[in-house]
Amino acid sequence: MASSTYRNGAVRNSSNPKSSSLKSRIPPSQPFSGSAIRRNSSPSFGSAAAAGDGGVPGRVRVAVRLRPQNAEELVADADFADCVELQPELKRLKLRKNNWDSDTYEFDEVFTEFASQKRVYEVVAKPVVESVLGGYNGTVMAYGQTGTGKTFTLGKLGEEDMSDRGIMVRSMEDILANISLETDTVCVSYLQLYMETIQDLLDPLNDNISIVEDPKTGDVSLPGASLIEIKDQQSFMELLRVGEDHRVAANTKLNTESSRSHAILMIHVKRSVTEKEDVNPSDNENSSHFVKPFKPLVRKSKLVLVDLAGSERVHKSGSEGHMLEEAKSINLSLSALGKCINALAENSAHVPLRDSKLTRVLRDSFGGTARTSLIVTIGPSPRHRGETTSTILFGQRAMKVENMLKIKEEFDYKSLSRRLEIQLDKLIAENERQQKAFDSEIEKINSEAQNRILEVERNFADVLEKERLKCQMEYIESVKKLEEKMIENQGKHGCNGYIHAKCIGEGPEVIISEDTTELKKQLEKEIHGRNEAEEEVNKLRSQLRQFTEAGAGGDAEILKLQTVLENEVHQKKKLEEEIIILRSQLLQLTFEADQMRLCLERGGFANGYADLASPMSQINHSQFREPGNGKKTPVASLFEQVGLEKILSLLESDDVNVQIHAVKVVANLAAEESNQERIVEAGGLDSLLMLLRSSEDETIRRVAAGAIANLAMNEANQEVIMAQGGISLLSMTASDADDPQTLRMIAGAIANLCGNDKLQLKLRSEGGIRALLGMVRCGHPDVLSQVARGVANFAKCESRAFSQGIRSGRSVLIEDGALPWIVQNANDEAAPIRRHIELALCHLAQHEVNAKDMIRGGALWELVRISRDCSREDIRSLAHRTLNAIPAFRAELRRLRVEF
Ligand SMILES: Nc1ncnc2c1ncn2[C@@H]1O[C@H](COP(=O)(O)OP(=O)(O)OP(=O)(O)O)[C@@H](O)[C@H]1O
Repeated sequence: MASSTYRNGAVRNSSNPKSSSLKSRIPPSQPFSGSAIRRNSSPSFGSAAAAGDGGVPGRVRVAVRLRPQNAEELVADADFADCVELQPELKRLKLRKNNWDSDTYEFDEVFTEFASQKRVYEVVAKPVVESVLGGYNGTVMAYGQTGTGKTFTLGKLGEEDMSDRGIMVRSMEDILANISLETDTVCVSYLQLYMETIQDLLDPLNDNISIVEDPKTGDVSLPGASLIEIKDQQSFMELLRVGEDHRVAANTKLNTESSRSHAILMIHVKRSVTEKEDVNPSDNENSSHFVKPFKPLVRKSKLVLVDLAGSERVHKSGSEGHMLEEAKSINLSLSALGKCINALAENSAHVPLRDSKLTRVLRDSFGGTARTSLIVTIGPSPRHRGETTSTILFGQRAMKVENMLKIKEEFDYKSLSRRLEIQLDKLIAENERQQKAFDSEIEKINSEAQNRILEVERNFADVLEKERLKCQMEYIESVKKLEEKMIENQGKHGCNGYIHAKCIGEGPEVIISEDTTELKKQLEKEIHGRNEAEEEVNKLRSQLRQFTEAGAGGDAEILKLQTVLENEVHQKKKLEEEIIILRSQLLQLTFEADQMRLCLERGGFANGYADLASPMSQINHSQFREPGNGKKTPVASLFEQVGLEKILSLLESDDVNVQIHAVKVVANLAAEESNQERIVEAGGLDSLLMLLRSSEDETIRRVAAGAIANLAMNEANQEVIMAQGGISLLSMTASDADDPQTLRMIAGAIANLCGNDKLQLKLRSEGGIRALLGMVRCGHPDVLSQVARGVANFAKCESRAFSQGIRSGRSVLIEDGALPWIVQNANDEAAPIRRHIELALCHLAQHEVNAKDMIRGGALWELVRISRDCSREDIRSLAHRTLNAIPAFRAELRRLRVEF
């Protein structure tokens, strides 16, 4: 039997050209296998495909599958030849009309009764699954008469025999194998369309699910249906089982388990795609490392697997009553589907999509944007030739339907936000990790710094303690030695007292200079020790700075270190004070040694610093400045080594011992003419006056007065002393003091002031003269000597003022009652007293105005004596001249018949 074949259509039997007819003309088919989809050029953001523009043409692919004869057919049809003959290699199917006539149809694929489930899946469904994974919608649908194997082909679970697994099971297997569950999702809805009602097979109570169509894109969705996310095949199988249990089935004449509903499995696949942007390398360098350049896209696609209800004729199914209604409803929906396919196949302007819910749900699958495969199932029995023919014609028409495949791609905001969240989480975690590491590093540095500080504190305390003990020991040692030497010298040379020493012979000078050398050595040692302590303090300071800069220590540590430093500074100060004390002792000893040396040279006696207050002192201060051997005096060395300010500052020390030593040093310094003004300028006078005013220590007051007396040797200083209330203070002290040496110093100071012409009136008005004269109550020759000196100085200045006509009237001394004491002591056996008084009398006598009082007070006789007996020639002649010059004296001497 020859026949001519038309590709993609029916083939006319050549033996009977009349009966042959052109059954269909469809565009050239593409094989089922292999990718039939040419991807558009990469869709851009806001995909044109999603907006309904563009797309890839794709015809509906149709395969036919022949079910093997079942048991009943084996018996019933045993004598009849099958109504179909398959030519799978030609993808053709011959449908016998009778014994001599047949129609031949060509399909995209023809499966014999021996075709395996695997092959059917791979040829019919796999390409659709692949395009769903690529972002396109896809539909696989089974159409055919009841009992021809639609459910077997699509929904068989294959639990007993894995090879029986149908398209639904295998599709999910492929999908799960090709997606990433981290970035992609798969969700499933399982529904049945029964009697124009959509029921959720996963939630049967939900049986009135509405269909929503997007007017723009034509996309169909069933938002009321359960949407279950699938993570693994097992849970999917469970869902299929649940759905199968709920599917309406009935025992019909043709199939004991006939599905009475259209089953629709919707698999929604959402895949994240990263579209890399063209990155400018220079931009890349600057771009933040937090967000890499990418365009997050999400592809949403849907695989619809439809197991249609059987398409048999109502009477054949043997339906009655409710089942009849069922059959009618099934036929209604299937005929509506057929009409739509016809309209689409003929490119009709109107496609009656809205005639049934089935066509509304499947509107996307035929003539829409999905890739669609249809498998038509047929049985071999000649008894159902009519249904088989109808099924084959349905398939042939479906082959003419052209779809326009469109990718469903959207900008993935969710994915972007998820990515950013993940990135943020990572950054936060990284930040926390770094913070932890930083904190532990800080903690480590802190504890190291703490340990170091403790160590340094310990070391420094040790050094200080050692240094202090060393100084103490050396000091005690040196004092002991000196005392021993002094006692030894006193014993050798018969010297008495602490200060007074009368030494004869050679020897002492040698001993003293040895002592001095030793003391100097000690002093150098002290200085060295102090320098080392200072270096240590500086080292500590720089360490502290380093720790502070490195942020190593917290505030508490810094405070602690500061306290340590303050303590150290305090210790250092104390050490320095001790050094100054040692120096002052050395100075005193040197001074005393010098005096002793002078004494030895002159065979006289020496006084300590106190003598410096008196300009009449026998000590020549220039000897201190120039020892004669070219070396500097101890005083000069002290100045250079310690500094005047430092010495003066010790006058205000809280420690009385320090004050005592300091005031002695200042008194000695003040004995030198060159220092006197400097001391006052540096504020030394203020401190001395303060000590004199407020110190409760007699030694301090006495030495301070001595120092003031020394300073008062300088004319400029005399005015400053007066301006600072020094006269009143000295006067007050004079009236309160009992100690002869203190009185001696004060008398010396006032005596110095008495020698200043400008201070005459002030001295008197501020009680200076009265205080001076009051001190005679003490009776100590040293005090009397200073009083006499003051009186002589005052009388001399007064006499000058009278001569210059600046003053007139009686002498203040006479007015203040000094004359009796002057007359009484004019012939004192102590030479210094006698000489000062003799001078004072001469000055007073030079003015007529005083003569009367002097004659009355007995001063005339003293003058006569002086003019005759005074050992000093200059005073003797002065007295003589004065007696001759003053008429009152001459007259009185004449009256008394005294020969003169
Ligand atoms: N290719 C096949 N190989 C072996 N057995 C098959 C095949 N196709 C169908 N059968 C068997 O035929 C019977 C009917 O098949 P199935 O229920 O799948 O038909 P159907 O088209 O879904 O019927 P209905 O429309 O009534 O639901 C089942 O027992 C099934 O196992």
